[in-house]
Amino acid sequence: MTQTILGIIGGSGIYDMDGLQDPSWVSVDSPWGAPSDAVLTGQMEGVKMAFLPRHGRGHVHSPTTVPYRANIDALKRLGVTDIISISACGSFREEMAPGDFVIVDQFIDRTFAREKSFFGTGCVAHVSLAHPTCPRVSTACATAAQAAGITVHRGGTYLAMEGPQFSSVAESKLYRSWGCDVIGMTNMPEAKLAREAEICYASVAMITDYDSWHPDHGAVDITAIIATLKGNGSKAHDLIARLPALLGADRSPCPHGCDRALDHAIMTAPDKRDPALLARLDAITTRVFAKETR
Ligand SMILES: CSC[C@H]1O[C@H](OP(=O)(O)O)[C@H](O)[C@@H]1O
Ligand SMILES: Nc1ncnc2[nH]cnc12
Repeated sequence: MTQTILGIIGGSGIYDMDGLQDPSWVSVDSPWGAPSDAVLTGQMEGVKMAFLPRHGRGHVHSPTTVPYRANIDALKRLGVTDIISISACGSFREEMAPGDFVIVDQFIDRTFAREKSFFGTGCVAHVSLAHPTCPRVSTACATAAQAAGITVHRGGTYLAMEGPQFSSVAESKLYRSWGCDVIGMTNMPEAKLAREAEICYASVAMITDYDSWHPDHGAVDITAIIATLKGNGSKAHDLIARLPALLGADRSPCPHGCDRALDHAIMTAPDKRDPALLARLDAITTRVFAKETR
């Protein structure tokens, strides 16, 4: 049994977290560069929490320049066991309306200008991403959303686009034809890196608009998005406040294996591994390498 530490990654419009006991902004050094911001640590109902604003306070980082590897590595160094990612998104479905939340369970990654792995030359690893989100943490998010009176859709495919511009009408219609439900710019490579770091990951997408496909809603309008985000922000805080009671302070191994994702994933022979890369991977690979040497 280990101790739960809930990591909350706040997206657009969510730069702070209320309701923490003993709140403290802590700077975390990472060999992957500077994280988006310091991390707000504290406790809620006896559960340790670590909140990181994805774009930094003041919204400094664009979706392309968010330091995804440094962010996940920093949360790993703080001992985070479960990440709840909160994001704004557009909707491809009439019935998924602005103000609704979607508990995302699949992704299509169309980003192309980001580092997507901790691994590479000198230490190659291939983790499974068939089920990129953790059902246990996703269920807790859905339960918390319902209890908070939020209209929540359980399951949905998130198209991750590079941005920062929004989609054209043709792109929006194409993604709809692929069966995507929502669109955003940040959950990839975040979810991939969380899996490599053996941290359970759940994605709560807050719908702010109908993207560009909807004949009655015209183009995506950032002013309207910000207005919807203001309403969504308090709903998101209400959802987060219910998670400690649902997930608990004591944590058993993940029934879906998220916390053992690196078992059998590392391909590079021990004598061929690059010591410089291994040094950067110290937080990510502590568990799996301890097992290898036993
Ligand atoms: C404010 S609209 C576009 C912006 O909002 C989303 O950010 P996040 O996922 O961090 O909530 C979207 O991905 C874009 O970065
Ligand atoms: N329509 C949209 N496309 C991409 N990211 C978004 N974030 C919020 N709305 C979005």
